[in-house]
Amino acid sequence: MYKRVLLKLSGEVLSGEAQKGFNEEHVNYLIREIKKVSEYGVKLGIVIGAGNLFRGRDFEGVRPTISDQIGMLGTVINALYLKDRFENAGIRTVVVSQIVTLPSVKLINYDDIDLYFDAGYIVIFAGGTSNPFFTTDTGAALRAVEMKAELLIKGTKVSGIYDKDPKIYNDAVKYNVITYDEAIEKDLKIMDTEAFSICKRYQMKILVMNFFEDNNLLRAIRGENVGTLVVPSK
Ligand SMILES: Nc1ncnc2c1ncn2[C@@H]1O[C@H](COP(=O)(O)OP(=O)(O)OP(=O)(O)O)[C@@H](O)[C@H]1O
Ligand SMILES: O=c1ccn([C@@H]2O[C@H](COP(=O)(O)O)[C@@H](O)[C@H]2O)c(=O)[nH]1
Repeated sequence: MYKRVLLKLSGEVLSGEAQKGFNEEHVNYLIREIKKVSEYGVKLGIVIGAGNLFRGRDFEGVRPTISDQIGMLGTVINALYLKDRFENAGIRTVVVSQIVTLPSVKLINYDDIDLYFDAGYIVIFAGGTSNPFFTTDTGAALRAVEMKAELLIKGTKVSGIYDKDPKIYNDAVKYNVITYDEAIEKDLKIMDTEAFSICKRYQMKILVMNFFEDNNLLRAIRGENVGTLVVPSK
């Protein structure tokens, strides 16, 4: 069983696929899945995207430097929303970020991360990388390395990494295991090249799996065979 995990969730986990906002059924499902793993004492960091609110590329005619900042703020909105929902469900949660000063958001301080984990908190890292021109996948890779995670799980709407986008191609074939080099060379767009590169440099294992399948998160953390694992070599 993995004891220290960074979970990256697409914003659409909160809204449902191709939807916007917060969907009660999806949020309750997310809470149930997180509760299952928090009960095992897993030290869990979460990076949440903002596809349910704003993606930088959604704003036509707005400079990327500005629209990306709007996108990053969306991740803070999601993080605060989750903090409240988690805490109502009895899951102790702290939100950390470098992009905003707000009463319920703490500044990221590496020395404090272990204190939060030891006190039984889930840590939500909000604000992506803190820089425009990136995505929360890259933010997740950085935070996974920073929190010394054993595994970065990307919880998404597809069952793993395929040889091409399975939402577009019916004949896409899924990998069980793939190396960072293969993922980068084949330009498999499930994650940014930047995210794969950071994970490669620090040998951070990645697991891509369908978050919408019951118990998948728990199974992934138990080391069971779900999704696609990205490793240094096969
Ligand atoms: N080779 C591939 N294997 C699997 N999925 C792929 C591949 N290429 C592209 N995809 C697509 O990557 C997408 C991954 O979505 P992801 O969970 O990262 O959502 P996002 O849009 O980045 O997040 P957010 O909703 O927070 O903005 C899926 O929609 C999937 O169809
Ligand atoms: O490091 C980052 C992370 C995110 N952004 C902007 O936020 C949105 C939402 O993130 P998703 O990963 O797409 O869910 C993204 O589209 C960017 O516009 C950023 O600028 N820098």
